[in-house]
Amino acid sequence: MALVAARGTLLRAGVRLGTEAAACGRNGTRRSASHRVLVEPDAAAGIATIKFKNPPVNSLTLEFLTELIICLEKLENDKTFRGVILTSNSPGIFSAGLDLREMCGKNPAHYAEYWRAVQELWLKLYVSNMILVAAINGASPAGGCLMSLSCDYRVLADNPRYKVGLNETLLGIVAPFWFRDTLVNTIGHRASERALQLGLLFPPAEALQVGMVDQVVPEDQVHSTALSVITQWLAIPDHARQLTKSMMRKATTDNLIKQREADIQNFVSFISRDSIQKSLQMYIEKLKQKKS
Ligand SMILES: CC/C=C\C/C=C\C/C=C\C=C\CC(=O)SCCNC(=O)CCNC(=O)[C@H](O)C(C)(C)COP(=O)(O)OP(=O)(O)OC[C@H]1O[C@@H](n2cnc3c(N)ncnc32)[C@H](O)[C@@H]1OP(=O)(O)O
Repeated sequence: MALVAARGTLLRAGVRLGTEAAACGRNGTRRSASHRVLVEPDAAAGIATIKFKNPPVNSLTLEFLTELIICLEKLENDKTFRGVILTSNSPGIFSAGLDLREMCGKNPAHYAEYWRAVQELWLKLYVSNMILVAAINGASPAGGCLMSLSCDYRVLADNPRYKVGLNETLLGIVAPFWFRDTLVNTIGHRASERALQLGLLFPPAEALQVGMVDQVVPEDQVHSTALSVITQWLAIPDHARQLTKSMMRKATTDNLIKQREADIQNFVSFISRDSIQKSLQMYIEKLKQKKS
């Protein structure tokens, strides 16, 4: 059902599925038919590396989200792959989070379609049967941070510019309950309360201290560390690990699933408010001015 909806979006976006689907092939060679999601499969190891390639900042546009969802679904259904590393093809930026332009100046139907895709990506990541490790090789605010929080393990490159956190309040918006739940499940209630209200973006040492990431390593060791973590996790029998993961996380995803339509309606009415649109426009303007 979700895959069908995602494919509908891709087709509307003019993407040819025949070639896109090949992006998640099993061969040891790199396949990159997808525009925005590169997949480097290592079938012998049972691991695939997904690299985000949506310049300039890997923001989660509807097309990028859709390609990621389809890619994850294909890997999930291919029993060759038991582990996935998520990383950026452009070191310096892991992901700038939700694409601000998808949430600005569009119509309610667009906002609803967009939010459904955001929900879908989170659901795919959070209760994936695969072992997911985020190799965070760049800045990762808001939705970018949510993607890494949805993995099983996070390795962050030791660079003071690579901040991670849910900074929604700084944009005048509110992280939805399932962003909050994902954070609370990772760093606990009190730390989340402070981080969410203040929209904190943590540099590596602080991110490690508060538990937003599991390891901070030199930049050139992020991928190799992620690989060695995934290798350790692969030693655990899949069925036991998967059931345990489900036991820990399913209540959180069920909570969204049972109120998914209401959550979409909340988002659409919240984001359509004039005051919120103004805040987002001002934030986009501030990003532009930062450059000049
Ligand atoms: C009651 C509640 C009910 C329901 C819930 C309601 C609402 C919840 C709604 C939404 C939740 C949203 C979560 C999000 O993810 S919001 C997005 C937050 N993201 C950010 O704040 C990141 C902003 N970007 C940056 O901080 C920086 O760009 C950077 C650190 C990622 C990279 O810095 P650089 O200096 O390398 O690059 P820039 O020059 O700043 O940017 C280049 C280029 O990219 C544009 N851009 C940056 N971020 C975004 C983005 N997120 N979306 C779209 N575009 C982005 C930036 O404007 C520049 O564009 P131009 O070249 O000027 O055109």
